[in-house]
Amino acid sequence: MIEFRSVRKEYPNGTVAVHELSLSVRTGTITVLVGPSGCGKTTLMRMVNRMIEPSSGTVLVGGTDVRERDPAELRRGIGYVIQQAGLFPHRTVLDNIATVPRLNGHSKQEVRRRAGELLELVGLQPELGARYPAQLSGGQQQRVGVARALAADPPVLLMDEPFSAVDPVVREGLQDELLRLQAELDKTVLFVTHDIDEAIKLGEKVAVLRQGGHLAQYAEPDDLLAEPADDFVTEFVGRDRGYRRLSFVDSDSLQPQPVDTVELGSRVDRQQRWRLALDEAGRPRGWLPPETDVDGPLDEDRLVAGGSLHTKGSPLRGALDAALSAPTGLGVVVDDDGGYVGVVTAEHVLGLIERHRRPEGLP
Ligand SMILES: Nc1ncnc2c1ncn2[C@@H]1O[C@H](COP(=O)(O)OP(=O)(O)OP(=O)(O)O)[C@@H](O)[C@H]1O
Repeated sequence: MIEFRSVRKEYPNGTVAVHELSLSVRTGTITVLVGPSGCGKTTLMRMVNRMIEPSSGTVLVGGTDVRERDPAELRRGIGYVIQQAGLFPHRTVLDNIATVPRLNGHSKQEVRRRAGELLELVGLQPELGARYPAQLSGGQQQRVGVARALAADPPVLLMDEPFSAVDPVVREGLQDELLRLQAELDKTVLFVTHDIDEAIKLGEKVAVLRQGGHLAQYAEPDDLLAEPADDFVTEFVGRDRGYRRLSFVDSDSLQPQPVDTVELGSRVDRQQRWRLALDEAGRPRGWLPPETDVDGPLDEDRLVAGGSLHTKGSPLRGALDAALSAPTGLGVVVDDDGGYVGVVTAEHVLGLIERHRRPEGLP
């Protein structure tokens, strides 16, 4: 869908921002360009919608050389989201979203209806449509930026550090939202970030660039962590890459074991072992320590907070974390509705990891 063929960009002052780079981005996937500041990510991205022209080489979108396309017409098929959302400050949220469809000649009524749908799609309440950008939080503004880029339903979306101006918690929410949207919309997304964790979370493929616009590695996130191509990539992906790789190992073979449970609100006797307390819906609420005297029905004050919960079937990293963070060393596994399934030990999880890691033929 997007292809860079031997693309090079040298600015008039002699800076080589992109050095003879070839890369193809698969249709319907999120591809991330990641690298340190100044390595040419933005330059590369802007060549797709002709905001920057290459010094040599070719950029193709949908099989056509972008130089053969009229820039304005080309950009109508390419949504563009930037840091700080870049919204028009004197237009309401709805009018911001409606800008491109209006330019494309749709009726005012139709465009407003569509803008309302898009607000909902990006997780914003309809009331926010009447506000001005300054009356929204940073995260809400970013969502509006995404809605605006999606308004003309472009097959391609360029996102240049769209989430870097918001705090880490909001940022994670926006990333999850993008993944959810992408599962629904199947756009071809080219996403720029300098944050390797963001790249690994979002990208089906990740292109690591280094200074001078060189492509250091282009791989799926799991491969990037498992086999960094050189010292630069190793350094860039960071020290705990082995641990982070667990995000890609599924936990289907994990076999949770039963543990003693007690129900909140019920009468419990004194015992010498830890028990897991569940609410009436069967969801874990914490651990009841050994030798606890409970007078009357069991309430939450008696419990020690549990560790993180591992949802059955999600990556093994969560199972290990659940075991390591639990006061009992037993990681609690829940189903999709949060209901208790069983417990796992770190040892059990590590055993599975070991099996996954070991190359064929080794004892
Ligand atoms: N208009 C310009 N004229 C001259 N040099 C430029 C111009 N735009 C960018 N550069 C230089 O080109 C190189 C690549 O810049 P670019 O913005 O593409 O990098 P980046 O990886 O997106 O960086 P950042 O993460 O800091 O945004 C940098 O050295 C930058 O200073």
